[in-house]
Amino acid sequence: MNIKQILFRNRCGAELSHAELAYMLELTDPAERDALFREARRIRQQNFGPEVFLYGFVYFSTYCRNGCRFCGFRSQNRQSIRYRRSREEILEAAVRLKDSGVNLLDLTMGEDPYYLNDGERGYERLLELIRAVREETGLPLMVSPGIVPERLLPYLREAGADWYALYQETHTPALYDRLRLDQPYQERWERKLSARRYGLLVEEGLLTGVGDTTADQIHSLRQMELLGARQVRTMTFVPQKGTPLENVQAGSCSRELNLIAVMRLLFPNRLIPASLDVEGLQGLKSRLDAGANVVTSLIPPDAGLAGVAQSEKDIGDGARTVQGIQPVLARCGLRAASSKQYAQWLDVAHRQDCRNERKRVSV
Ligand SMILES: C[S@@+](CC[C@H](N)C(=O)[O-])C[C@H]1O[C@@H](n2cnc3c(N)ncnc32)[C@H](O)[C@@H]1O
Ligand SMILES: C[C@H](CCN)[C@@H](N)C(=O)O
Ligand code: SF4
Repeated sequence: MNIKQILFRNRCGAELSHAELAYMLELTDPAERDALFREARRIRQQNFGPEVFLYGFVYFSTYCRNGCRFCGFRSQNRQSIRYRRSREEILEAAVRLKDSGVNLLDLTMGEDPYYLNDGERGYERLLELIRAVREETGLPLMVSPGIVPERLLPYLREAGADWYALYQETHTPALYDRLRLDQPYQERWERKLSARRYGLLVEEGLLTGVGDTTADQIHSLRQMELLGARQVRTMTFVPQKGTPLENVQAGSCSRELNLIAVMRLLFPNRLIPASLDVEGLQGLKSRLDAGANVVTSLIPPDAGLAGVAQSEKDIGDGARTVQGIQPVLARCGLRAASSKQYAQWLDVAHRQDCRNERKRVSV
């Protein structure tokens, strides 16, 4: 087996075997990896041209009721940057991001009871915030609120959300249970299937470098296919102070890059992020060169907003901004998509998902 043969078979439309996927994920030889990344870029070009989409990131509350072992914002951590931004602060950051040229805003929170407390006002605080951001900016929205009750999903859509992001991290239940403590695997998985039924596009994600094997990753890629996620991502685990995994040796990001490229081969027309939240600006080129077509985790400086895996890196000096990434895009031969281009992509995706759902229901 060699990379040329595998890429050739993939181009001919053959279904790649477990052994072939494993071969690509485990590649370390620079020339072979180069061939893989080149093919991933070719496929990206064929499907998206030179345009990449830009996502602004608004982590508006870092309070969380959960205790994920990998996450710096787990409830037990007293060393994390803990805040809940006001409505005005959130809207101001959203408008700044819009003015800077992002195509979408990702409204993210820890599972903050302030927003997820199903009291008298139900989930009105969360819904009102989504409506306000939508109204103020007119931008497409992704929401990443963690697990919400199924009956809230149609209201998220109605309030203006296009996307529901909820990452399984791994599709190996035993490993999942060690990472996302006290959060039933099946519930998380089914919430994404339901979200699709209510007209939300779904983003699925893998965390790598947390004890996941090649076989786990291949299983995940197959599950991602089943889910019909329109955006698929992977991020390398970054050890966080004050957490049970704080002393785990930070791994290299080379497996993440191989995964991005293999995702591009398997999912030619899905969106695949290059996150600034793992290695900051310095890691952007390698992720785009591996076939990613969305830049995520763009954060306005001085807005008092954190990243997740890299809560501070490159934020204060404006490197994680549309302006800050321009030189990298240029070096990669890429350019930022216009809002019109993103809206068109979104419109097609919504229609296709809607048709697929109808088919699913009728069989
Ligand atoms: C912080 S959560 C925000 C949304 C919501 N609280 C949830 O968990 O779904 C978003 C994602 O960040 C990623 N993440 C969290 N901690 C990380 C770390 N230490 N290294 C890399 N990625 C991390 C995980 O993939 C997680 O699903
Ligand atoms: C992990 C975050 C996304 C949550 N939907 C964000 N820091 C990112 O990298 O895009
Ligand atoms: S990953 Fe999300 S749910 Fe888990 S502790 Fe972090 S913020 Fe909370």
